[in-house]
Amino acid sequence: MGLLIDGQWHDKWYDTKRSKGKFERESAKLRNWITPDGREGATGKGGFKAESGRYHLYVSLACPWAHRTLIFRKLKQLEAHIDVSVVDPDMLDQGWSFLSQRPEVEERVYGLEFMHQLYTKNDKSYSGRVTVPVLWDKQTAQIVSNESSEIIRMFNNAFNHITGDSSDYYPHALRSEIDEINDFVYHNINNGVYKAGFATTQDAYRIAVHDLFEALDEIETRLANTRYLVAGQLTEADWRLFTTLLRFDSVYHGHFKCNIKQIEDYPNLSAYLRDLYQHAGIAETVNFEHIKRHYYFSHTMINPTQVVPEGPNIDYLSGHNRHRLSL
Ligand SMILES: N[C@@H](CCC(=O)N[C@@H](CS)C(=O)NCC(=O)O)C(=O)O
Repeated sequence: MGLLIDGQWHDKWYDTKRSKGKFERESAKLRNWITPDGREGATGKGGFKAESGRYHLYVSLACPWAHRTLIFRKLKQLEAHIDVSVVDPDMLDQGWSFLSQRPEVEERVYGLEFMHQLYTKNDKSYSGRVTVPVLWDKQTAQIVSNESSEIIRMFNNAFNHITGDSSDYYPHALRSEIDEINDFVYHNINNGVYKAGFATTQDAYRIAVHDLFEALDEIETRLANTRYLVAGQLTEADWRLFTTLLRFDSVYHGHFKCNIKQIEDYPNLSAYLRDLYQHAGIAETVNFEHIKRHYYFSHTMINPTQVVPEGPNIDYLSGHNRHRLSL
C-alpha cells in the first residue's frame, strides 16, 4: 500500500496521526467526463467522446467503489463496448498489481505489472494515491476519471446512443432525493465502514461505528415499506449501498470491527441485499474470493497473520419476498 509523490512510488500506509486517529479519504483527483459528443462534462476537460472500444476500465473485484462501475457496465449493456482489466486482490508494497497466477488478473492494454505505472503513464510526475477504479482512454493514453460516483453517471447515459439502452438510474425528477440519500449513505455507511476499520484510536473508532449502525438502523426502517431507497424505483442510490452491504458480513463485521450487528440480523436490509444480488447479471459481478482475500491479506497492520477466515456461509440466492412492495 502506498502512493506516488512526483511520479515516484512510496510504500506508505495512511497517515492518521495528523487527524487524531481518524481515517480521512483523499478525494479523487482525475475528474474528466465521457460525454455523447465529447463536449466537456461537469468537471475537467473535454475531448472524451463516447465511442465503442475506446475506453478501458480497471477494477479490483474486491473494491466496493470499483464494483459499482462493473455493475453499471453490466446494467447498461456496456460489456461489448468497454473492456476491463482486473487487479490482483493482494495489495502489498507496490500497491495494486497485475502480477498473479490467477487467470482473471491481467493488464490487458499494455501488459503493465503495477497500477501505479498506469498513473505515471497518464502523468509522469503524478502525486497522490493510486486507486481503483480507473477509466482509461486508449486513444489518447490518459485517465478519464478515477472517481467511481462519476464513472457510473457516465455509464448511465453517455453511451445510450451506442447501446440503445435508455434505462436511467439517475432520473432528473429524482436527482435531489438521490443526492441526499447518497450523501447520507456515503458518509455513514460506504465510507463509514472504512472510518471504523482504519481508525487508530478508540474514540475515532467508537464514533464511526456508532454513526454507521445508526445509519443502518435508519435505512432498515426506511426499507420496511418500500422496495428501493428512492420513490420505490431502482436507482444508483441502491447500487451504491449494495456494494457495501454485500461485503459487510464477510469483511467489515470482522476485519473492520463493525460488529454491533450483521446485515443478516436486519430483516429488511438482508432481504433488500438479496433482492439486488438476484437482479439480472449482478451475481456475475461478485467475487467473494477476491473480496475476502484482499482485505484480510492486504491490511497487514489490521491482520498481521494474513489469515483469511473461512466463513460466513450466507446464501444470497435464498428467497426475499420484496416483490410484494411497490412504492
Ligand atoms: N473516490 C474513489 C475511491 C476509490 C478507492 O479508495 N479505492 C480503493 C480500493 S477499495 C483503493 O484503490 N485504495 C488504494 C489506496 O488508497 O491507496 C472512488 O470512489 O472511485
